[in-house]
Amino acid sequence: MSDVVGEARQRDQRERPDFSKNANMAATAPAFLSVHDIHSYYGESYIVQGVSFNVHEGEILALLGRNGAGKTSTLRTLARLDSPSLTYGEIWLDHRHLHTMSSHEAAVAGVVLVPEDRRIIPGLTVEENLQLAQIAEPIGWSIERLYDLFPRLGERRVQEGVTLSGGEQQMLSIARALARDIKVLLLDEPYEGLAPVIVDEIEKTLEVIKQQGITTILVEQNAIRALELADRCVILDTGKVVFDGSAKEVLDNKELREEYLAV
Ligand SMILES: Nc1ncnc2c1ncn2[C@@H]1O[C@H](COP(=O)(O)OP(=O)(O)OP(=O)(O)O)[C@@H](O)[C@H]1O
Repeated sequence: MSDVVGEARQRDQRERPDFSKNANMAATAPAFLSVHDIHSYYGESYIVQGVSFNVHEGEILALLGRNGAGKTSTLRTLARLDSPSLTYGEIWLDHRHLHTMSSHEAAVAGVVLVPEDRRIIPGLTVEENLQLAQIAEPIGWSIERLYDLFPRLGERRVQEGVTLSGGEQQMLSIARALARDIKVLLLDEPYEGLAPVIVDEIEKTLEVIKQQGITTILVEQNAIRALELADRCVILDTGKVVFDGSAKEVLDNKELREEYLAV
């Protein structure tokens, strides 16, 4: 396996595009979440091939790239899910080794993934979904505070979670994550299939979450909306970082956007 990693790293050095030069600088800066040279694979294929970036406390990082660039795989690696397997590299969360943790330990340490399919639990009301999330300690926001953040959920507290609209289910998924004491929120395509007005509401809540010092890594196909919200942006291409810099820089760089984001 180490030969495969070695070859992947050599390829990395040969093929790394110019836009990635900022990534090397970022890797040495002190940060809250520090991802260094991670390699993860499914079966025989390395999908995440030497990804490094840093995120600071309370920052919103847009993790962007074309279809199949490795965004979801990177989020899953950060959440310490078994698949893809992390074989090389380090992930530090506030001076702790995240790369040696299980997904359960990572969640207890405060790194929680809200997956694209939202995973609302059938047969449970909105409130029961939130109560269930609070069984897993350490407990985060109170349920009343979550209803303040998402008034639509408060109005539907006795409704079965799976009967909510797509946007409301997305809000419930985010609320469930906050019901735990989280430090890093990993969001996989939260705007998928939602009306712009609902995306507006979710963005407002992400601003409130940011003000509480929670770090968000946002994977999103709607690159422009993600960039308008984010402080910083990392762009992946074939499992490698090709840009690491400010979100504004990407909004201002049409050539970069067209090449790697097709917008
Ligand atoms: N469970 C799996 N087994 C094997 N290959 C996988 C698995 N999941 C993803 N892949 C492959 O890994 C590559 C990266 O997938 P990933 O979902 O991380 O990309 P992405 O950037 O999130 O793409 P998208 O924007 O389309 O969701 C793709 O080529 C995909 O086919």
